[in-house]
Amino acid sequence: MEPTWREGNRIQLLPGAEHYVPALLDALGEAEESILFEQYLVASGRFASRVISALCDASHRGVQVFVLFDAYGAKGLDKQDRQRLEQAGVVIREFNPPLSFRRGSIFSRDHRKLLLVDSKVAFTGGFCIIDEFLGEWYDVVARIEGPVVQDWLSLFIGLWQSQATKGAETAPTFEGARYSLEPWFIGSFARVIWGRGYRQQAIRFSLLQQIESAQQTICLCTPYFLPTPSLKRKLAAAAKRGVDVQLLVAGKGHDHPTIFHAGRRHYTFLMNAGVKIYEYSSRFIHAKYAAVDDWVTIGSCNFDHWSLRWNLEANQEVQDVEFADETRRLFAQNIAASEKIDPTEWASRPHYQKLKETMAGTLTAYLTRLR
Ligand SMILES: O=P(O)(O)OC[C@H](O)CO
Repeated sequence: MEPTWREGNRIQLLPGAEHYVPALLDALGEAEESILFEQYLVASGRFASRVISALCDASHRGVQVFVLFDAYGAKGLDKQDRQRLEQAGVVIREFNPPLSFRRGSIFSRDHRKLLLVDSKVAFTGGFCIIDEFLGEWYDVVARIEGPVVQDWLSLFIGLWQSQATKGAETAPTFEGARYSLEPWFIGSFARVIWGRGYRQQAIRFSLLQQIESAQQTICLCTPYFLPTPSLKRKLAAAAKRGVDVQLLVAGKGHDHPTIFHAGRRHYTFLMNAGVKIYEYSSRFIHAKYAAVDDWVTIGSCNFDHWSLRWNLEANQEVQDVEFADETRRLFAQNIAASEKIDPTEWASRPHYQKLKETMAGTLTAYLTRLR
């Protein structure tokens, strides 16, 4: 399967728990035939309980429910919750569980976040199923309808059937495209794009290509800013040729302070080239999206070394003037809740802060080179 652009999709941004959680629970509650749910980080708690109840209810009313968890990411899901799912008839598989380490690195994780309902609607973005995502952290999801949903379906089924996943032997009884690949709406041009460590770097290459050919604006939001050298160089080059380049990263409440400080090492280089940098300051931002002129990408990929080296990632790309404008409006709202890094003040930051950046940078550089 190759990433393929498809016409006639309807894509809607769902920013924050207040928009995403009701949409998620409504979709699960309205499912009639099938639910396919793929998730990296899941832990027992209030959010997981609500999702598990909705999955169990769906299964009880005859909906086929297939859940694919990353074995490491879902280790916080307790036995009772797993039993609840299994007893309700939910079929569970896990990606790269401990005893299959020989098949690949223990660092190889299924980082994708995907929900498919009745093969008609898909959701992807940064949301995971832990309580922080009920509002303490901020994230964004895309709700997708149209022929491109069939590619999400194929992506899920491909991984479900692969040897990298273990668990229940039952498989979805449908394969790939169930509905027309012709346009469903007068709507967006879109494609699903995915990555798997170094083996498949399509998400990164696509982003780099867009940055390289950008004419007017680049808005990039990522919580974990550990850019590859090529991403950093291309952002700087775009700013130098007059493109308005804005970078939004997590600031307040960062869940990985080492990554926060390591990411800050790149600010001087980027700001010298003219890149505007914002740190989200109202709470922790976990969203992963970018708008470059009329092109948008949103999904699981952090655009960082970690995603590039080890993870399975999947994003929705959209080529649409109106959707790109909507995404930029969201970006503008997000930077309104952020602190802009002032280049002059940044240059005179305290030495201990620079030391933290150097130490964190050295550690993350070591970790990102592990194989
Ligand atoms: O790997 P991500 O981007 O889904 O983020 C997960 C959380 O940061 C775990 O602390």
